[in-house]
Amino acid sequence: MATGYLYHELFGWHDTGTNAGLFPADHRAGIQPFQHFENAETKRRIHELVVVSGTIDHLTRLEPRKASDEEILAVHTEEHLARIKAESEQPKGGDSGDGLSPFGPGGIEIGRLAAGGMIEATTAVVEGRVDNAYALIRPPGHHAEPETGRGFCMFANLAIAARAVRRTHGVERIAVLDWDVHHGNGTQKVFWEDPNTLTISLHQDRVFPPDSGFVTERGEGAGFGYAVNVPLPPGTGGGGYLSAIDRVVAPAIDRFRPDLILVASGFDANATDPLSRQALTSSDYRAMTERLLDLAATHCEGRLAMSHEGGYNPVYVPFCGLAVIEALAGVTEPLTDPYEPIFGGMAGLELQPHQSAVLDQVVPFIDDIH
Ligand SMILES: O=C(CCC1CCCC1)NO
Ligand SMILES: [Zn+2]
Repeated sequence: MATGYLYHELFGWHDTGTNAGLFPADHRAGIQPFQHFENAETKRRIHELVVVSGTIDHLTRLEPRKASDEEILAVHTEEHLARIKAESEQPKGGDSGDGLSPFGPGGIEIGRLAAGGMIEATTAVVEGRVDNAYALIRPPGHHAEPETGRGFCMFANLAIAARAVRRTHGVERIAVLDWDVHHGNGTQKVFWEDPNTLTISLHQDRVFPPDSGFVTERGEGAGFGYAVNVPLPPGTGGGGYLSAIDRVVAPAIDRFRPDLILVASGFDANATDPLSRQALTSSDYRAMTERLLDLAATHCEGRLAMSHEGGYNPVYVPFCGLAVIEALAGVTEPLTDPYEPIFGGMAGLELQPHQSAVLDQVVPFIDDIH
């Protein structure tokens, strides 16, 4: 099993400033300086754990490159790209579009490297140079919509990569699973009318964006039925997520028969995340990855590429990220997660009736996938 792995130190230099989590410090409002929730730490620490654990020796190192204007414009509007270019020229940088997504001077170059990194990882998988791949990139992408960045995202990295390999390699049917705890609104919007791109989002109900991700959001026109949303209640643990995979994701992908599977891989559904209320542990992420590997083996010769998204606890997210990468690489003696007994031992992590009720709503929609 050859697993591609893509990371670059520059991803740690994407500068989200000294916001106190989300907002600039402002003593009048009692907001003390700190650091933005989306900072370099979790990504850098995932990478360091991949290296220190020795997992890096099981991986094929891939190098990012900057996405071109043409590749970005396959998803985004000219206006969005022009605005990012202009703000990137400002002495202190700018924001990707919603006032919550700052970047430093020249920041567009790192945004290009993130999008180009996912293109490179996905292309390596499509060309068979590796069986699967993990692109540990930053800034994230799944909230970025064609006309704007949003939710810490500058460019829609995964969507840009999907369109790129469709153009360069004629990849037709692409299934996207988004297991970041927040709704994959950007990816969904890009492919809203596209029956050749199945987007499935597993997310905490109404966590962000607060106005999207409902079960009723199913696509439009020819794309109707090819957007699937599973808004899981707060507190959902491995039982709920693995049931969602088994009852919704796997049957949907079985019907769709993809040529490639992409994952928007955020770890903010972990049990300790500051920005959400789910309860996953590293073993749950490993189990989800193993299920995706089985689906990729069944439908598309194992072709599976993952694009890093959110995840904000620098202590625990590295163990979740490592578990996914170990599973992709088929590591037979994975590192023991010392926190698993604590976070995996909590009550209520099995599938709960109110979680199963959400799945009951979504399961019938799978019949509309052809
Ligand atoms: O991890 C994220 C960022 C979510 C935040 C964006 C603003 C408030 C919540 N998206 O996947
Ligand atoms: Zn997220």
